Amino acid sequence: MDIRYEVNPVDFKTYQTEEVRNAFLVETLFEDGRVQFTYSHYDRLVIGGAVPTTEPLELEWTDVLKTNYFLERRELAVINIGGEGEVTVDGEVYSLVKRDCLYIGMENKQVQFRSKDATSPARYYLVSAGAHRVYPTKLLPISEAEPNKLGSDAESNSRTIYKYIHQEGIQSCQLMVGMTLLEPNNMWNTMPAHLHDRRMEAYLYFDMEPQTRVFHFMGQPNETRHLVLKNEQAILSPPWSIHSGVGTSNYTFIWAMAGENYTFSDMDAVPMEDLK
Ligand SMILES: O=C(O)C(=O)C[C@H](O)C(=O)CO
Ligand SMILES: [Zn+2]
Repeated sequence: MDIRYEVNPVDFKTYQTEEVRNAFLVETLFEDGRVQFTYSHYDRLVIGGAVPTTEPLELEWTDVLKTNYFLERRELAVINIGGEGEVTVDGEVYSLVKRDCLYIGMENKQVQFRSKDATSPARYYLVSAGAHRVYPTKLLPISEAEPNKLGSDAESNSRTIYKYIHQEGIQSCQLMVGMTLLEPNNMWNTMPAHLHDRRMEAYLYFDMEPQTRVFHFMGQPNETRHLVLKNEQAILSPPWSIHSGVGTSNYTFIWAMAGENYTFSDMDAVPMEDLK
């Protein structure tokens, strides 16, 4: 059971590398034939991974959540970052290719994950937050998602953002989820950096070669620290922290937020002069 408690920014200033990694880095989410989760006490966000091979996998974690079923008081985003697969939600079957996103609303009792081909299994990234009402379960195939181009080659941050779950997209209680793809030869994400003290955020970095690394920066703007991440590792970003990264090559990441408001554009830009 991987539970991560909150850290306050004053204590964070004294953290050594291992303490930073233990508190904020999620090293293993995707293993063949398993569903696994990390529970963050920041806004009670749960992130997880499911990699079904020959057998389907079930969404279950009642021993930790102490509810009758996972989605009794929660909502869930499922993004496939692997081979083609199917997700069954209370008998309804949804097909997901790589980068498709499925939102599953509160009160769905049975969720099953399958791969079409066990030799190239689906890899489902799971993000769940507390919910207070039912929103409809909805699939957004990547082919129908709207790309937003950001950044420039001169700043090494040419990238495309797809928003899946947000105010003008799939509706949810708290979850806001999207994906950002860096163009080849572009390595920086979310620089200039920002804060949103109203919401925490989780980043899953993927589509990286085995030797590629991302240096992820976190902390209050005047007290930053870095973590070094490999492919398919995630970071939990507290509301008081910047969340920005630079890779040794380009990469893709899924960002997911939960918290006070539901406004993607609610970001406080951090002036470059303030970064230390
Ligand atoms: O590339 C980016 O910049 C991002 O994707 C930023 C995230 O969307 C984010 O931090 C939203 O708050
Ligand atoms: Zn952010």
